[in-house]
Amino acid sequence: MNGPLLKVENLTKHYPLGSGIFKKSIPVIRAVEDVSFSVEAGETLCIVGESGCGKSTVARLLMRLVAPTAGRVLIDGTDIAGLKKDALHSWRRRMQMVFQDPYSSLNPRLTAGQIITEPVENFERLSRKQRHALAADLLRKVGMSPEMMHRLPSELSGGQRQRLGIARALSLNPSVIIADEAVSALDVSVQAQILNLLLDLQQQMGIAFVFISHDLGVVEHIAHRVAVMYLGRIVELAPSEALFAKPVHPYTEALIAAAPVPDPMRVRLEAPVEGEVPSPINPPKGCAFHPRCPLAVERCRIDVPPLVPMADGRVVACHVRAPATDIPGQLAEASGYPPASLARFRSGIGYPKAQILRQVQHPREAGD
Ligand SMILES: Nc1ncnc2c1ncn2[C@@H]1O[C@H](COP(=O)(O)OP(=O)(O)OP(=O)(O)O)[C@@H](O)[C@H]1O
Repeated sequence: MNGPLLKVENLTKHYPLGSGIFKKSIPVIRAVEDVSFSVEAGETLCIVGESGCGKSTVARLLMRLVAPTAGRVLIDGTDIAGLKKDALHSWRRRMQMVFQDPYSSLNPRLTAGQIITEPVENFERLSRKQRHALAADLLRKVGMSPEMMHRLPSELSGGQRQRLGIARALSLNPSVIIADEAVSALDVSVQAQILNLLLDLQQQMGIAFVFISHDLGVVEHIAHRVAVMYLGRIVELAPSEALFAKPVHPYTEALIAAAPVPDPMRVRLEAPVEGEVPSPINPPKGCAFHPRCPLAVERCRIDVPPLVPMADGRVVACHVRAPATDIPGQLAEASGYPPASLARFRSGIGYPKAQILRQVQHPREAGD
């Protein structure tokens, strides 16, 4: 296999507000705007950001539960956004979803065994014996006793129900699991058990996770890389350690500063920024964060900042902290550029390549 397992290119979702003959004049909610990233097998990419920034819409677009306005979602190089119904059905088994609220996402009338074998039975007929063996195996995989297969969801605890949701997602041997706030509804101790289960499964099966969460404590625990979203766009995408040690985008800095600090030895960052997230119907011109940004300069009010690669392998969209005009300089000084991040840059991992190449080739046109 060449290239990343999951690649998302320039994904965009606009929800029209109402309908009409003159479609161009209908206002739209810009839920997701030009989002690009990629995920390798066995990697966990976390998507974080305040409520309404577009995290769940990205998850729904990845699963093709909603159609994109623009952009592509590729698994092993195949664009699932362009597939017709039948082809999409079989590609879907490569990607499964675990939801926030296991109770409402599980059919209350089916037993645990029926719930977790149902996805497989959508693809192939199973004998009673096969169904029983599959259910027992999946329950063991998620740390539950096979005897639980006869129970209804109402007879299970919250943690057991979430394990069931994970077993169901695992039943089709997916390459990617999208977990949307998968542990947010659970008690802290149960959260830790479920997160450890996910990490174990990832190690055993090489599953890639796209993990959506507003809880930075959880994210720091499990992420290999983190994408920070603000008003539909990725503003920073960085290896987890680098992001938490030294956030570059002022919004990332504010998010981390606002998060509870579990480690008393860790110094709190400056006070988080004030104000509300602006409306996605009429987002601010230029950088959408500029009205709340303590560093904003004139350019931030005019141009949307492009995602610019930094020397430590992250990309940042900020005119002040990551000026786009630095790119040609950075590339010219390739010897000073860490080989790993240069390779990532060349392979386009995490970067909207076309946009960056445009910047490199025509810095005046694209950047200034
Ligand atoms: N089906 C829809 N129709 C219209 N607007 C929508 C729809 N789904 C989401 N939106 C809007 O798109 C924006 C992004 O929503 P989304 O649920 O993706 O954000 P989120 O970051 O997941 O928020 P939360 O953490 O609160 O779930 C919001 O302004 C939301 O109101």
